[in-house]
Amino acid sequence: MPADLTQVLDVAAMRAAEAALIVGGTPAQELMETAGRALGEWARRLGAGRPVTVLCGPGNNGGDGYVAARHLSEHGVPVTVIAARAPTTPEAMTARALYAGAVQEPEVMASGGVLLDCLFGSGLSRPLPDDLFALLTGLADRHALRIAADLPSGIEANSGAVLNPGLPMFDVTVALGAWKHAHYAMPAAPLMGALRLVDIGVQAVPGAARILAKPRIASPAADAHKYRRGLLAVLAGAMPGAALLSAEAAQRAGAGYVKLLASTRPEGVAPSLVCDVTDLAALADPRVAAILVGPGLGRSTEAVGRLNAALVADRPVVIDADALTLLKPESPGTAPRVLTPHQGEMAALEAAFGLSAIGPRRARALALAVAARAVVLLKGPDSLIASPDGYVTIGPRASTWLSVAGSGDVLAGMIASRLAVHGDAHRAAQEGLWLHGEAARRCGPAFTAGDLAAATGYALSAALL
Ligand SMILES: NC(=O)C1=CN([C@@H]2O[C@H](COP(=O)(O)OP(=O)(O)OC[C@H]3O[C@@H](n4cnc5c(N)ncnc54)[C@H](OP(=O)(O)O)[C@@H]3O)[C@@H](O)[C@H]2O)[C@H](O)CC1
Ligand SMILES: [K+]
Repeated sequence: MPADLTQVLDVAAMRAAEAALIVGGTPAQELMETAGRALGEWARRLGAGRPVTVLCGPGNNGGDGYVAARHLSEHGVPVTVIAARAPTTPEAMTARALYAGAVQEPEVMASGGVLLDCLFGSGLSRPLPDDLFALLTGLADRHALRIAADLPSGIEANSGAVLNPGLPMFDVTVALGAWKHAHYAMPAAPLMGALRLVDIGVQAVPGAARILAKPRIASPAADAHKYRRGLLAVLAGAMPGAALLSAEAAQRAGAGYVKLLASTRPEGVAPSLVCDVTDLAALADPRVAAILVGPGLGRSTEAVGRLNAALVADRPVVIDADALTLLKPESPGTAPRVLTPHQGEMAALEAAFGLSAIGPRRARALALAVAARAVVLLKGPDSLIASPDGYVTIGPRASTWLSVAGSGDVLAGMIASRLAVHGDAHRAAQEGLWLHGEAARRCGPAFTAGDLAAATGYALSAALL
């Protein structure tokens, strides 16, 4: 069976998957050979022949390092191996024994081209002791290119916690066998540099989280018309500007018809955007395929009324921004729904639904998804999507320029547009999150939310079948 290279595993699942390979007939040593040689090849190519310093720890991460060092030596690359601690696992001991070159004691302070950090990987269980922290940072300061084996040492694999403040930034992290949550979770993610993954044959683990993949979006059918492509109703609120941003993005994300529901037409609305001043009465139109409520809604009693009107209409709905702070367990409606909280709105929802705010973000998002019978897109530099049936999708790192006012309004519009097209809340959240990242990538630096909304169509074009 081909390996699954989109899954994100916690340490226990990774170990179980490796054990399954071993039980299936692949010796642990062979796994280490496969991983270590691929690691060595990455170091050779990225280093372009420059000398490589391999820092080896006591576990199998270190074992990978000895294999990588042997691979580099075999290819004529100058290698210095530093054993920070003696190997303690059978595979690492064997790997060290097979490495014919000299192994330096940690007192040696090498410098030069490439540092390959094989100190610790997914087995790190506590902060680095001072001597190892000093060794790692000292070597990092002395090498032009820093490559982390599996994970930068000092990172907790499951949570992405940085166990030692002041860890070095890496240029490349070569994940071994499968992605770990730390590769995409804050605060570790920014330390990783470019991410690469080595296939050692790890099979799909049922229920594992997955990296968000580029969606496959179909163009409208030949007999399409605006209602068949999906009418989206965007509820304006106290501050219509946010809903206008959402509507602008939604008009370019696939929906056939986007209406702004407001009692009066806001100033400066583009002619292409219909504003239905019958307002909430328009929700009764059976042709409404999806609703977006929240951007600019406000938190007044009227806002609660508008939210409930949207929920009573019982259409697929995206609940965003202020509406998330008004949503209660007793709120009406059973239609498919997507919640798009940032961290603060998440805390408000957890309080409203009686959930704990403790634990990994993916566990919290899953708990809310079940409690609120909704797909939850928990936003942040490490956005993730949780579905009520237990699936977690990890958003790949996106442009840090998305930290701009209105970015969430645009995302909500993209998701709502996709929801209007097909009515699938989980798929709409995934498609919207991908479009948001792709639109930002296409905008380059320092874009406004208006630029981002305007780039939605170009992002969509990258996902078309
Ligand atoms: N078949 C396989 O398992 C493969 C594994 N791969 C590589 O292996 C690592 C995971 O290896 P593992 O040995 O589980 O973990 P580490 O190498 O990260 O190190 C664990 C050892 O380090 C000790 N430790 C943990 N924290 C500290 C600390 N703060 N200070 C000192 N020592 C520490 C730990 O001992 P303890 O019992 O004291 O916790 C272990 O001895 C994985 O990342 C991959 O690189 C292959 O890639 C694929 C096959
Ligand atoms: K490492």
